[in-house]
Amino acid sequence: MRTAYTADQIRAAELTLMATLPEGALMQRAATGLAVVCAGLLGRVYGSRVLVLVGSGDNGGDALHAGAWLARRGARVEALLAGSKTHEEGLAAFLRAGGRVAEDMGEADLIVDGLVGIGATGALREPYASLANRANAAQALVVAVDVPSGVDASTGRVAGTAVRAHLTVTMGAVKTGLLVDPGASYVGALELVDIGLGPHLPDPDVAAMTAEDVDDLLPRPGAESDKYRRGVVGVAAGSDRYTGAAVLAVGGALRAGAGMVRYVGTAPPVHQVRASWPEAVITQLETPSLESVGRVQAWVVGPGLGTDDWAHELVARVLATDVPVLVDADALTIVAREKGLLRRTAPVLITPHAGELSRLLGVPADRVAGARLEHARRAVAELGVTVLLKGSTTVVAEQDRPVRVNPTGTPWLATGGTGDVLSGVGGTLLAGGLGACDAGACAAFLHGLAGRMAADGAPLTAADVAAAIPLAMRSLRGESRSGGRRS
Ligand SMILES: NC(=O)C1=CN([C@@H]2O[C@H](COP(=O)(O)OP(=O)(O)OC[C@H]3O[C@@H](n4cnc5c(N)ncnc54)[C@H](O)[C@@H]3O)[C@@H](O)[C@H]2O)[C@@H](O)CC1
Ligand SMILES: Nc1ncnc2c1ncn2[C@@H]1O[C@H](COP(=O)(O)OP(=O)(O)O)[C@@H](O)[C@H]1O
Ligand SMILES: [K+]
Repeated sequence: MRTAYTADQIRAAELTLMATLPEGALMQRAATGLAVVCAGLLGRVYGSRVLVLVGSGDNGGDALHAGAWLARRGARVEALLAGSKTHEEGLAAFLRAGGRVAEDMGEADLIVDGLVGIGATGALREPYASLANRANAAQALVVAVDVPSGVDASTGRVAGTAVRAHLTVTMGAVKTGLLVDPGASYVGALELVDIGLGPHLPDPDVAAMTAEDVDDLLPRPGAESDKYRRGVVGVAAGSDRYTGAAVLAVGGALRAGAGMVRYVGTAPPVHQVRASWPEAVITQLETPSLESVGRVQAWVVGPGLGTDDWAHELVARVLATDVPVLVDADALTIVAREKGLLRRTAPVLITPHAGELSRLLGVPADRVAGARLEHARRAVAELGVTVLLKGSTTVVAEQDRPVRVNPTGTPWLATGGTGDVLSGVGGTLLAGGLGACDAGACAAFLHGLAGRMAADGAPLTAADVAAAIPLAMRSLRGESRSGGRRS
C-alpha cells in the first residue's frame, strides 16, 4: 500500500524528528535528495542552466540549497526571489556556491519550483501565480519541490493557477494531494526523498493499493471450489429503454470471475443479455419481485434500471435482502429520493460519479469533483455506507479507514457504459467474499488497468474494458514491479 498524509500530519512528524537532529539537518537531507534527482534529470550538470523559483518559506530554502549543490557541480544557477522575504541560510549557501540572483525569468534547461510547499494556503498569490504560468509555458523541464505550487498538499484542490511539473520530488512522505485529482494531474512523475520521517508518521490519511495488494486480495478458485462457493452475483439492471447497461454489467461480473451471474430484468434487456452472455442464468421479471430468483451472495442494482415506480420497488427489494449490495446509476437516483433504503445491516457499496453524489448530498457537482475526498467522506458519514466516487481519480471511502485512492485509469475511460462494467466487477468481488472497501478498491484498480490496456492510446468501448479485465488480472504480477502508476 502506498500511503499518503496531510500537511498537518507531515508537519507534526517533522517537528518530532527535528527535535532529535541538529538545526538545519532535515533541510540538508531534503535539499540533497532534491539536487540528486535534478542532476539525474539533467544528465550533465556542468554547464547546464538552472532557474530556481524561490518563495518566502522553507520550500524556497530547499530549492536554494539544492541550487547551491548544483552550482558547486558547475551548473549555471539563477534564483528568482519571489517572496517578501527569503530563507536566509539557503540564500547565503546559494550565493557562496556561485549562484546568482536573477531579476527576471531567463532561458533554462531546468526550472525548480520552490515557491510554496505544505505551508501554502489558498490560491497562489502574485507574483507566484504569474511565475507558475510562465514556468508552465517554458520549454524547460519543471521539477516541483515537495508539491507543485498551487496544489493543496492535503486535498489535491487547485484553487487557481498551479505549476505543472514533469517531476515532483516530495520530502519524507507522499502528501495526499499528490494522489488525488485535480492536484495529481500536476505532479508528473513522483519521487520520494527519505528524510527519516517514517517512524514519526501517524496512520495515513489515504492509501493507494499497489498491484501486489490487489493480487493478494483477489479471490481465486482452488481445488475444492465450485461455482457456488466462488460466489454467485445477482445483477438487477437494464430497462426497456436501456438494455446495454444490463449487458455491460453482466459482462463485467463474468469477466471478473464470478462463479455464476444471475441476471434479473424485463423482457427487452433479458433478450439482449441472453444473446450476449449465454453463461448468465436469467430470470425475466413480470413484477419487481425476487421470489423466483435463486440464492446470490451479492447484488448489483441500478445500471440502466430507470427510475420509475417499478425500478423503485425492485431497488427496495434488493436492499431488503441480507447480502452485500452494490448500488449504482439509476438506483442511486432512487435512494437519493428515499435514503432510508440504505439502512440495512449487510454491507452497501455505492458507486456514484460526481453528479450522482451531488444529488445524494445536495451539493453542486463541480464542488464534489473539485474536492473528491471531502465529499466521499461526507457521504460515508451521512449515509453510513461505503462510497466509491468515480472520476479522474476514483476514491473509495469507508468509516474509520484511510480513503483508498485509485492509482490506475485513463481518461479514455470517460465514455458511456464503462461505469456499468465497473459495477459488475465490484459485484463479483463482493460475492467472492471481499469486504466493501476492498471490493471497491480492487474493482477500480482492475477496471483502470483494463481501461489502459484496452485503450493503449486510442479510444475504447465499455465492452473492450470488460474484455480486458482478465488481461488486467493476469498482468498484476508484472505491474507490481512497476507500481501501477498512471500513464
Ligand atoms: N520543516 C522542515 O524541517 C522541513 C521542511 N521542508 C520544506 O519546507 C516546506 C514547508 O515550508 P514552510 O512551512 O515554510 O511553508 P512554504 O514554504 O510551503 O510556504 C510558506 C510561505 O508561503 C507563503 N504563502 C502561503 N500561501 C501562499 C499563497 N497561496 N501564495 C503565495 N504565497 C503563499 C507564506 O506567506 C509563507 O511565507 C515543505 O513543503 C518542504 O519543502 C523540507 O525541507 C523538509 C524539512
Ligand atoms: N477523466 C477521467 N479519467 C479517468 N477515468 C475517468 C474519467 N472520467 C470518467 N472516468 C471513469 O470512467 C467510468 C465512467 O463511469 P460512469 O460515469 O458511471 O459512466 P457510465 O454511466 O456511462 O457507465 C468510471 O469508472 C470513471 O472513474
Ligand atoms: K513547490
